[in-house]
Order: sequence, then structure tokens, then C-alpha cells
Amino acid sequence: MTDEQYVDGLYSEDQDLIRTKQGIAERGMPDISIADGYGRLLTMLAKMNGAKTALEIGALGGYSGICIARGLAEGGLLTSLELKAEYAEVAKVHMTEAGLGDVVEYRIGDARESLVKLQEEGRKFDFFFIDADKEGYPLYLEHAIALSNPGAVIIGDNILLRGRTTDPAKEGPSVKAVRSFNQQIASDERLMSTVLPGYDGLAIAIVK
Ligand SMILES: C[S@@+](CC[C@H](N)C(=O)[O-])C[C@H]1O[C@@H](n2cnc3c(N)ncnc32)[C@H](O)[C@@H]1O
Repeated sequence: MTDEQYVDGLYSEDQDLIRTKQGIAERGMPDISIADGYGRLLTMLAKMNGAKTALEIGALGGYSGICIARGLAEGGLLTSLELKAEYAEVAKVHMTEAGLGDVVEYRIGDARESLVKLQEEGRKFDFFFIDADKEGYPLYLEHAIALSNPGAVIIGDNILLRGRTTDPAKEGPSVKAVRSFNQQIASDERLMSTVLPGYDGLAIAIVK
């Protein structure tokens, strides 16, 4: 048993999240939702921050969306960016089944374009979850900072890329982008941050 499996075993089953994972599997979608322990952390960080507005980049089937929306303050809204319309539809079904359908809006298409549009609209957010194509991470981080309210939380998932990030033989575009993202998370003077190495790695930053 891994340490992560031990820790996950401490928690009782969460029917909304189990149903969501089943729905993702039944539709043949990839099994790449956030790890259970980090899902719980998303809820806690959103709550601790008193977040009312959240932006998620990469919806898949709504697992992380449920976790984030659960932590938002009363009347809060999660804006979720997703490349594939069919994935956003599935995510919406799962959010609705979890009683959170009214808490989320989806923007379909490449996040690069959706993020520019959100900036043009003057939108600001208290909480960000970056979990889409890894090559986009450095750009998504810049957009998140530009769209942030003071004190906003920015989280990036899979920053270890299952060992590829730390493997010097790996030099592909996703690996390079994630290394650059991690460097910026650690050294950008606009941020206060930490990086958790459990599961597949999670970067957590606060905009000063
Ligand atoms: C790792 S999955 C997201 C998992 C989800 N956050 C969760 O934990 O439940 C990545 C998602 O990002 C989406 N995606 C990939 N490239 C994208 C892009 N350029 N713009 C928006 N979404 C993108 C994929 O379609 C996929 O649904």
C-alpha cells in the first residue's frame, strides 16, 4: 500500500465523486481527474480563502469542479474552461447530480482564447486551478496572475509529470513548460508559494 492509498483509505466514500468517476469511465473518457487527496485540498483552500469566484482550466468530467465549487462562499461561481464541448457537457451533468449545477459556467474552446476574452471582460477571480495541456502552463500562470484579485490562490496540478519533470533525459515541450512553470511558481516575486510532491505534484501559490 502506498502512503497515498493509506491516506485516501482514512476517508469515507464520497458518493458524488464516486458517481463522477464512474460516469467518466463509462463514457470512455481518460482517468486523469485530480487525485482524491488534492481534491479535498482544493475544497479546503477555496474555503480558507473565502473564495467567491473561481477559474478552472481543464474541466474533464467535473471531478475537480465539484471539489472547488464545494469550497466556494455562498453565491459563488466557478468558471470552467474546457476544450471539448462533449467533456463540458459531462462535467455539467456531474456537477448537477452533485447539486452544484447552478454554481458553474463553462466556456468551450482553447483556454488561450477564453482567457483573453475573460480579461477583455474585466473579470477577476479569487481562486484558480490550472489542469489542462501542460505546454500551456506558463501562459496560464501569467493569465491567472493578470485575472487575480489580491490574495488569490493559484493551483497547478501534475507538476511532476509522473517522473518526467525530474528526469534529465526528458526534454519534450510539456516537460520544458512544466519545469518553467515550477521555476516561476517558486521564484516570481508576485507570488508566495509551495510545491507538494505527493501524488503527481501540486503547486500552490498566493498572489501577494
Ligand atoms: C487533466 S484533465 C482535467 C481534469 C479535471 N481538472 C479534474 O481534475 O477533474 C485536462 C482537461 O483539459 C482539457 N484541455 C486540454 N487542452 C486544453 C486547452 N487548450 N484549453 C482548454 N482545455 C483544455 C482536456 O480536454 C481535459 O478535459
